[in-house]
Amino acid sequence: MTVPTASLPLPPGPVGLPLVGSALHFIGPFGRNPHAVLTRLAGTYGPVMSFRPGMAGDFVAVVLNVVSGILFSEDVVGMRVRGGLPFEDLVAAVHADWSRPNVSDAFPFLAPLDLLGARRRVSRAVARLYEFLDDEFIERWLAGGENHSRGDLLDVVLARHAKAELTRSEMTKFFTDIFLATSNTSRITVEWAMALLLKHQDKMEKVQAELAASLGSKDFVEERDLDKLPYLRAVVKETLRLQPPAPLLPRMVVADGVSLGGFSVPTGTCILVNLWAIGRDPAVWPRPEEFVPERFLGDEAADFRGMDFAYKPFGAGRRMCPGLDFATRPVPLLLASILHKVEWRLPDGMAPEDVDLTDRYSMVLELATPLRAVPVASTP
Ligand code: HEM
Repeated sequence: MTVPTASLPLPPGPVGLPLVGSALHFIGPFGRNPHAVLTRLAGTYGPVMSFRPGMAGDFVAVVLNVVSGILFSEDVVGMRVRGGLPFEDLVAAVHADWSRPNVSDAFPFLAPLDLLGARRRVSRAVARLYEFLDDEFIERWLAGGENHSRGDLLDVVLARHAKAELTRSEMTKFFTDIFLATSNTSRITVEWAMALLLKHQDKMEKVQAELAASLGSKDFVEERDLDKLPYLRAVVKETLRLQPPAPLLPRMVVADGVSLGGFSVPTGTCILVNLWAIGRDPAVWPRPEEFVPERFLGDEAADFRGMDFAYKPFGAGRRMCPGLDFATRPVPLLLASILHKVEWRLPDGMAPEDVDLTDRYSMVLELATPLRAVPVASTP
């Protein structure tokens, strides 16, 4: 909203110290969970608050194959990039370097110096990924001169290239972005869903009963089966409410005269929208801390699309996740595939209540304790 803001106060917030600003709130045990620190501070300062950061403003492989199946109708896992590294290790290396804490997180003015070399390492790894996709898929199909028609995304992109609507470099960048944006978000959503289901065995039984009733003796789940699995899709939605992979959405204020909740927000401010807190707001969600997929059943239930601002795990507005349609198919498909005809047990001696649902802020919101579960083929 743009209105005259000269008379409005700035939002309240914790007092910032010179140089470090409010960074002290984000170090120590809370530093690993900025979404939770922000939620706690909002309890003191209200829903619109300010703080000064420093001086300036083993599902991965499956996910990668599901994605490469949609993109290229081929599996990428096990393929080697230049230098002999397996493809999946290269993607993991990019994510690991990206999410490693960096001194410039607390002191952004040091970012251009790249003191820990993280930016250089990430750039090199992304360049290798780009090179691999270009050689392995784009070059192969362009040089082969064959007609690629397998009903995948590569078909669509090559057709647009043939009409000079996309350059070769744009095609490769597009596929590089998709691998980087998909692998972690989709993988962690499935991991959280499994952790929540293993902790809430009654919900696990409901999902498996739905799979058995809808798919019967069919061995593999297909995308078209998803329409018959409303409870499973509700499990994914409830998982994204409780544990949105990207819990904090940044927005820069680039014009004067912006106000929010009755406070003036100066140009240059970075606004963080806390999706994690919104998804657990007791004013909107009954029993907000509980895992209740049933709340997403029925016509009136919240959805990713539309104007329901209480439920936005894919963000909103112009910067909203462009992969929404892409993500909302593979994630339930992957979850259904690992649950159908497979019974999952906790390791020996572990009870459902022992499943640790503590989260840890990284590039995506990770489980603080990695999930361990044992698959057992269920008896027909
Ligand atoms: C469960 C899966 C996913 C979730 C929860 C998710 C969530 C998000 C969120 C919250 C944002 C920031 C939106 C905003 O600032 O308003 C985002 C951005 C983005 N997502 Fe996703 N995403 C998922 C999967 C994907 C997939 C599969 C793709 C690609 C096919 C993708 C591509 C992107 C891209 C390119 C951006 C940056 C958009 C921009 O900055 O303009 N995402 N995603």
